[in-house]
Amino acid sequence: MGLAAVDETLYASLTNELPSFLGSALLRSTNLPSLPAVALQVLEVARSPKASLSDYARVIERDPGLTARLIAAANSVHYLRSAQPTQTSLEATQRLGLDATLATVLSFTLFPWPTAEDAALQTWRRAIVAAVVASKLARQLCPAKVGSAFTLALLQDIGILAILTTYPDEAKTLYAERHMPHARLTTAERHRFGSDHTRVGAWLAAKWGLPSPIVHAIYQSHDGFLTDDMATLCLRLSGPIADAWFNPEPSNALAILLKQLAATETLPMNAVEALFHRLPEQIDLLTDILDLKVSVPMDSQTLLADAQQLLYQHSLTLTARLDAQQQQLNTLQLHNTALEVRSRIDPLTQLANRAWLEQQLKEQFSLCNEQGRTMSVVFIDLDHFKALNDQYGHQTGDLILKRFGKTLASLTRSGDLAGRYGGEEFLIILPDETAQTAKQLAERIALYLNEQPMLKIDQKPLYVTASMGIACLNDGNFSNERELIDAADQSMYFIKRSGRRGISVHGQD
Ligand SMILES: Nc1nc2c(ncn2[C@@H]2O[C@H](COP(=O)(O)OP(=O)(O)OP(=O)(O)O)[C@@H](O)[C@H]2O)c(=O)[nH]1
Repeated sequence: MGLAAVDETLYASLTNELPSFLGSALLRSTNLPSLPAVALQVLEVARSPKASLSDYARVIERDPGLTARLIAAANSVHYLRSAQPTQTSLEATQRLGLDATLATVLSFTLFPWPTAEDAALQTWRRAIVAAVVASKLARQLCPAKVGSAFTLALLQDIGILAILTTYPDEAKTLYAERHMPHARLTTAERHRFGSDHTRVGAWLAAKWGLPSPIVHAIYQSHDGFLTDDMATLCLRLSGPIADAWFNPEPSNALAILLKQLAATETLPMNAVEALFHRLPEQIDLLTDILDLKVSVPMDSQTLLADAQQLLYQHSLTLTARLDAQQQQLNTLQLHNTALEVRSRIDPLTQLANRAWLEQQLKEQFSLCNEQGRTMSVVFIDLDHFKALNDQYGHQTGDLILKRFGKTLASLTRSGDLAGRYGGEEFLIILPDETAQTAKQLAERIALYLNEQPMLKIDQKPLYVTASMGIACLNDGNFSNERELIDAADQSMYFIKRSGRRGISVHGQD
């Protein structure tokens, strides 16, 4: 739970309230143990391949330790993002998703000391009845807060579980007196440990990063009934009502409680009375849950081992799934790279296409300008191409363009970029080259075209010629890359007008 988005100020002030010996002893028992019976149910759900998030939520919300754990995980910095903090098990499972829920609940711990289990069972039964009572009351008094009223009541006594885990023997004696009123319990705890379970519970909740309303509610869970906040009232009523229910004579105890409550003027007695009348049937519905107390036909070691095994299997499946996803991602990335490359290439000549040429030219132009470097461009237009097409057919024309593309690729260096600008026009971008070195390249191209036929038709060599124009950044006052290309284009036209087949350099025409 170290990842929880802890409210440091709240945590620090609650830590200050605990005697230091208690604080450091509690720090050693990090997880609240679950009852073996609940653990067994968790395992059952985890084994079922069809288990849904609400199946998990239903089991988890029967256990204060697991509920606190899950809400803390869902509110950890990893999952919280900008969302509201979760307040109930169902919200927490929905935020975490199936995998993280499973991993969280399967790492439950159990009471290492069986002697403490009785007292824990008692606390747990009170917590669950209080939770049901709080949610029933909330349904009438503040229907929007039914879920959080349930969780608050369930968690109100987590301090007892923490004390039991930390001081099993002493706590067992302290909590052995079954029907000691809860108010007296806090006095006895303060006497023995210098603090009580409301302080310890609130401190734990703050330490785990549970939302601060939950921390405050636990802290004040045993305060009086004078409050305007209906959810708080539901929580504070839930404990005494649960206590009355567990009294050997519930009807009497409830009647006495009702009488006491009637004296408190602010209480909505209608709602409380209505609940009292229906309480027996409500609690009857809980029998299946409360039956969890029947002894588990397994020892704790086996349960833990089972959970570890399931957790291990789960992480294996998870790893396999992650591997598969990674593979898909790699394929997708390769596919994207291939698509990206393809989007820059002219399919006929396999040189850069016009869009890529223009983008690169723009980048190089501003880079060279910024860094005080030079660059040149060579604009090439094949001569009499229409006539070639007309005489030998379009397909032959294509083949010539393809061969010429290969020629350019073989004559340029790796830092240069040769591309097809359109039709039978080509452009070469030459970073760091002056007009003079650009001209040397143009001359090499011209020489190649002179010497090498592009094709042989009926054994007869077919030569092509080109008109080329060169412009260099150093040789003009070019304010953008377009002006540089235009200058090279104009030089090329100068050659066309002068009879074709030749090279012209801007500024030297
Ligand atoms: N085979 C083929 N021909 C193309 C392609 N793209 C453009 N052309 C042809 O290239 C010819 C260009 O004609 P013009 O612009 O008149 O130029 P030219 O005939 O080369 O004459 P000059 O440039 O003045 O020497 C047109 O007939 C276009 O159809 C192509 O991808 N394949």
